[in-house]
Amino acid sequence: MKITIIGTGYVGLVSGACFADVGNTVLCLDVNEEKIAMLKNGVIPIHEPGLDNMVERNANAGRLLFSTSYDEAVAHADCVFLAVGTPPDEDGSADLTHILAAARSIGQRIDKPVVVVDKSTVPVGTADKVRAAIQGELDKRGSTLSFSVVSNPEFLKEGAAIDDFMRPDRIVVGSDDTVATKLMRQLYAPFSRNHEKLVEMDVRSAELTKYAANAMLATRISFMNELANLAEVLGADIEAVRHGMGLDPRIGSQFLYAGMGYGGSCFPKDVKALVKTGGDHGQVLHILEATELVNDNQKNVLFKKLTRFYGGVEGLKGKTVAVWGLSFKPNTDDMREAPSLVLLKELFDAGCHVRAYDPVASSEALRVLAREHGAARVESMLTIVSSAAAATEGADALVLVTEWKEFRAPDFAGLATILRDKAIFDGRNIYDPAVVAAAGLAYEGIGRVSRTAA
Ligand SMILES: NC(=O)c1ccc[n+]([C@@H]2O[C@H](COP(=O)([O-])OP(=O)(O)OC[C@H]3O[C@@H](n4cnc5c(N)ncnc54)[C@H](O)[C@@H]3O)[C@@H](O)[C@H]2O)c1
Ligand SMILES: O=c1ccn([C@@H]2O[C@H](COP(=O)(O)OP(=O)(O)O[C@H]3O[C@H](CO)[C@@H](O)[C@H](O)[C@H]3O)[C@@H](O)[C@H]2O)c(=O)[nH]1
Repeated sequence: MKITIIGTGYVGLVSGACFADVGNTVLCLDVNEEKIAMLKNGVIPIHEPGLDNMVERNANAGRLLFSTSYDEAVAHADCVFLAVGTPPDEDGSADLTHILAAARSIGQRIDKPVVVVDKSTVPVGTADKVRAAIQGELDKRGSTLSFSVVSNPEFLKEGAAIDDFMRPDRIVVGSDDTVATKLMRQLYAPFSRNHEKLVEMDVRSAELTKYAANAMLATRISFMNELANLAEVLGADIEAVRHGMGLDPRIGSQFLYAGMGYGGSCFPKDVKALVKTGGDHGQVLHILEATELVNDNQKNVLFKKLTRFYGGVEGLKGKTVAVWGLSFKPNTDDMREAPSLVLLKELFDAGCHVRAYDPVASSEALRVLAREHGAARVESMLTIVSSAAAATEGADALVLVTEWKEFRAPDFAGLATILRDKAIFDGRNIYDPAVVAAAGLAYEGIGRVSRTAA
């Protein structure tokens, strides 16, 4: 089948590569000329494990094409996916500027019946707006062409995006057009071979399903973070509690990890957008408001622990803090809403110098931080280094922010000789407090009993 994907970001590029990998001919379009030029030269603009090989393989086979031309993109296919960004607007609602611009660009060009598939995360009712935007352009041209708009939200996770796309838990298709639904079944058949995973529903339910899933996962995380803070004052260990809870199959063990709060390009914006949708329809979503509040507070939790350890903010002044991990989660270079950004601002404001290392996100982090704080301030407060060991050189304390695999088993005894104040702050609970303390280091985790150096 011939497919066009509009928006070549984390979702668009992964979807395009995966659809091409099962034999379709996919054209990926983006308005960002630099991105498309990179892709045409075989350079992948994002870090996503396995994506470079898959893109190269399919581009070489002529099944994966890149373009900035809407003329070319719309002419290419009878099935056009929308995978552009839907960032939060100032009031928390999803900004539909890119979606509607893309819809108009399609409407201005189609000259045959087409199925437009919305893969971006959009509020309930957006498919109607997309339909109206396309129809408006057809009307201007006096065209009576028919077209369909289908909702097909995407559930992939960054860092595991290819696996998630190739082996989805479910494929949600919201459609009121049987021909379009049939086309979607055909397109997704290779990803749903042995078990029926495609769930058909109406368009509005499909749009809401995406927000419901993200809101539930975000709520689990905030629930655990709040419980972690309680466990800490009660002298309990949230890691033991998590294990004990998660073995109940009604609860399940996933997405119960306490930490520094959820980040990324989805949970924060999608929870906000759903709260806004509720408000717009006279329904206060109390649970989600609390989810967001708890998450905002949780992003400060490590700074509070550092402040306590040093006897107040004044005690932090002039300290050098090593930071391991900057991206919002491992295996990605994405810095959107990363908890590290909140911590780094607090450390800068307290007069600390930060030595940070991230396996892939350093340059993206520098770009974002320079935009937020100014390049000069960032240069004076932050040193980005190229290894975990280099980050701890000359540092007083170590903070683990992102649980990259390479941080899992450090030489604690060695760290005890390097870190001047002999302290580790573990924002993801990946270390055993007893092991850290036995090596002569103080340990602070999330929702765990603090340890002083043994
Ligand atoms: N990132 C994820 O893990 C993930 C997972 C599931 C769903 N989603 C949703 O998918 C959507 C895309 O997310 P993303 O992370 O891939 O975004 P992204 O910011 O990485 O990519 C979006 C791309 O769209 C392009 N674009 C913007 N306007 C355009 C236009 N008019 N025409 C063509 N291209 C245009 C941008 O240049 C950019 O390259 C969002 O709605 C997001 O909520 C994201
Ligand atoms: O137990 C957990 C699990 C995750 N997180 C944090 O939650 C955030 C989001 O993690 P994750 O869900 O793995 O990453 P995303 O790539 O943002 O994926 C989410 O958002 C996507 C965009 O909508 C959806 O498609 C995915 O299904 C959904 O998992 C990260 O900051 C994690 O550190 C925790 O704190 N504790």
